[in-house]
Order: sequence, then C-alpha cells, then structure tokens
Amino acid sequence: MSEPLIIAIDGPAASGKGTLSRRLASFYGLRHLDTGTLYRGVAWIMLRDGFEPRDEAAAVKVARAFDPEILGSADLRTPAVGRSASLVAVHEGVRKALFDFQRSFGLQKPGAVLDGRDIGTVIFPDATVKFFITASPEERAQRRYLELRASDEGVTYEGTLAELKRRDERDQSREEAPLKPAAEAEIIDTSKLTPDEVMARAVRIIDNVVRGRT
Ligand SMILES: Nc1ncnc2c1ncn2[C@@H]1O[C@H](COP(=O)(O)OP(=O)(O)O)[C@@H](O)[C@H]1O
Ligand SMILES: Nc1ccn([C@@H]2O[C@H](COP(=O)(O)OP(=O)(O)O)[C@@H](O)[C@H]2O)c(=O)n1
Repeated sequence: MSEPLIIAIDGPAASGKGTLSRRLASFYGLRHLDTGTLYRGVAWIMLRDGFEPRDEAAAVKVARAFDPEILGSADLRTPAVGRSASLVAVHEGVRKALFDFQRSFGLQKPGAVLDGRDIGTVIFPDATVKFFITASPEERAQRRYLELRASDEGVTYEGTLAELKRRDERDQSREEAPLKPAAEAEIIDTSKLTPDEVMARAVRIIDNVVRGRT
C-alpha cells in the first residue's frame, strides 16, 4: 500500500472531532492536523493586531503570512477566538491561503488524519475515508461549557449554547466551503456514545475500507 492513508473528519463545534482524530492518528500511526487551529491562529493575530475579523483584505494578508509556529504558543481555545475564527473563515482568500499547507500536510507518508469543516468536501475530496461527526446542540454545548468552565468561572451553559448555534449557522450558510457532510461521509452522531464507542465504530469502518483497497 503506497498511497498515503488520509482520514477526513468534519463536523460542528464540540462534536468530538478532535478526540476521535487524536485517537485514530495514534492507533494508525498517522500525523494529525486540527485545521480549526489554522483559522483560530489567523483570528488570534487579527485580534492581537487590532483588526476587525470582517476586514477581508487584512485577514487575507495575515493568512498568506501565516506561520504555523503560532499554533503552539497562542491561547487559541477562547470563545472570542472561536467566534473570530468563524468570521475570518468566510473569506475566500483566507481559505485559499491555507489550502496548500493542509494538502501538503496530508500528502506526506504514511498519511494523516485532518479534522475541520471542509476536509472531505474541499481539502481532500480524494480522502481514503470520510467521517461527519455530529451531536445535538445541547450535548455539544454541555461538553464545551464543561471545558470552558475549568478556566472561566463566568461562563454559562446558556451563553455557550447560543454562541455555538450562531457559529454553526455561520459555518453552514457561508458561500465558501460551507459545513456539510461529504456525499460519501460516514455520519456518526456521538450524542449518546462514549469516546470509546465512537472510536470502535470508526476503526471498523476504516479497516473495512483499507482491506478493500489492498
Ligand atoms: N463521545 C463523547 N462523549 C462525551 N464527551 C465527549 C465525546 N467526545 C468528545 N467529548 C468531549 O467533548 C469535548 C469536545 O470534544 P472535541 O473532541 O474537542 O470536539 P471538537 O474537536 O469537535 O470541537 C471535549 O471535552 C471532549 O473530551
Ligand atoms: N476546516 C475548517 C476548520 C475550521 N473552520 C472555522 O474555524 C472555526 C473554529 O474551528 P474549530 O474546529 O477550532 O472549532 P471547534 O470545533 O473546536 O469549536 C469554525 O467555527 C470554522 O468557522 C473552517 O472554516 N474550516
């Protein structure tokens, strides 16, 4: 088997994409890229330098000069950065500027797991296996609320749910690379599944596909 194994994982916020991606990467010995951190990184620089995320020209400039080194150092996981990330992600020029980095990351052997919103539809329409990971908005908001509460006592479940729904809506309705399952994606609703159960389902599907192509 010489082609890189590419696993595309898309889905809305806090659905469990990252959790599954990290586990799959470790299980199959693949590299992992959380592509949301690229958009969060661009947004973080925009906020730091006093730009409005809706300023397309500035966002494209930042994305073209983007240095992935930033991903390790900046505090990218805040709600403000998440919100700004979905605002910079609507710009076509920003998505184009980040395209090559994602493609070359995935194409290095032995392959990679990439998670985001448009991996199976735009970045790797030729992926070996595609998943769309989802869960109810209430379940996702509860998960995100528990994460955020660890570092911010002021966070509320209601506020987290409202913000998550706004971000889903923006990601689904934008013109460029909207969030939606790829035609061939395996859809897993994680609302009532443990991370172990999600992993077991995904491995079963991947093993079937890989057996079929060898
Ligand atoms: N199947 C699951 N059941 C319960 N909690 C989960 C499940 N999968 C992930 N989580 C938790 O939900 C939160 C968001 O998961 P994460 O993988 O970061 O989502 P995403 O990458 O889609 O934003 C994390 O705290 C994670 O531990
Ligand atoms: N491949 C991707 C990944 C993220 N994004 C954007 O970046 C934002 C943050 O993505 P993320 O994956 O870090 O968000 P969470 O699912 O972790 O909350 C999303 O709301 C999208 O607007 C995108 O447009 N395309």
